[in-house]
Amino acid sequence: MLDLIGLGKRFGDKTVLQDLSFSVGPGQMFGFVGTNGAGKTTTMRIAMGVLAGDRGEVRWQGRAADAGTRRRWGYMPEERGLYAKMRILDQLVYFAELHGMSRPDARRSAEEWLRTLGVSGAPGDRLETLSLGNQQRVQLAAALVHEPELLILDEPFSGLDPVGVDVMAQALRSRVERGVSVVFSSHQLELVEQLCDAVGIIKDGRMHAVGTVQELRGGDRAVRYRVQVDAPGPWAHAVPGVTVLADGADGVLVELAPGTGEQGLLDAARAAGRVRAFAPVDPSLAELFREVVNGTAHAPSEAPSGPSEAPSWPAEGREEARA
Ligand SMILES: Nc1ncnc2c1ncn2[C@@H]1O[C@H](COP(=O)(O)OP(=O)(O)OP(=O)(O)O)[C@@H](O)[C@H]1O
Repeated sequence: MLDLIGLGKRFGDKTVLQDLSFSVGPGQMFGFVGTNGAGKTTTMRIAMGVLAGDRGEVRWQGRAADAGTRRRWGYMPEERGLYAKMRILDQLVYFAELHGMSRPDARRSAEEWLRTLGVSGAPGDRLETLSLGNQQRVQLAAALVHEPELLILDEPFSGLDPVGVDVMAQALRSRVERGVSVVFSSHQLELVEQLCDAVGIIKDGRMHAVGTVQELRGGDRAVRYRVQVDAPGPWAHAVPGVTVLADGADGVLVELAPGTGEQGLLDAARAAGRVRAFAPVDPSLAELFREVVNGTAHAPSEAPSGPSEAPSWPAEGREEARA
């Protein structure tokens, strides 16, 4: 289990991280999302010991992380950082040996990851001769080659084509199935929603929400339905407690006021014509993200009991939600 506890960081007189905490359990994939400049890279650098935090702790399996601990972790830094002129296989073997692997094991593992990640180019090619997407795959191989217990990946999906995204996602899933903890940052929220067991949304250096996407959807938010009826006209507008948010070819998207049951909506739809579709619509992670970033998030009704058990909404977030 990785625990980041109360991290704080200032650059000059600018505070970039404030009391930031989250945990990633074994076999858990944690998506770290936030606006540009929110503090994701800074957090990951502090976790990896590349940058010193001003406050807080980085713990692994209940103990303060040190250089020995971090040798068992894999890291894909934002600035990447492989050697452009070095041959692909040589540098993977080199990184694996740095992490304590024997040369034969390092070579076997490096060759296997190059194959698994579908790196196009011969193992003897220099990195700089590969396309950017292929260099990125090699970068992931460098993070994976020593079979780490924890992966910290800064925007691993950026710049990959859809096939590359699938390959990378599958590689991460296979690690998680083996009990590896994975934390990665991304602006591709659909992907984060698909892949991650838990998500943390950071804004201005503070963690504003942590939990599963389902948990983040909780709270007293209004329920939405999409309804498609074979009937012209604004039938839904007259239904009490119902607000029409959108009306298009795929039906109407409506929001029910708190306490309004869906039965009245269904009755009105049936009275209007043949009902083709009638289904609740959950907000996507992208919508939840916008709510957090715009300060309109709905706080869950129950108090959080901990970052890995329930979504955590700091007091400030709750104030914003009430405002
Ligand atoms: N070495 C540094 N010196 C001064 N300020 C810095 C330094 N590194 C980061 N910052 C500032 O810290 C803040 C957080 O940056 P960080 O790179 O952690 O954000 P991020 O969430 O990773 O952003 P992005 O999504 O754009 O990659 C930003 O305001 C950035 O300008």
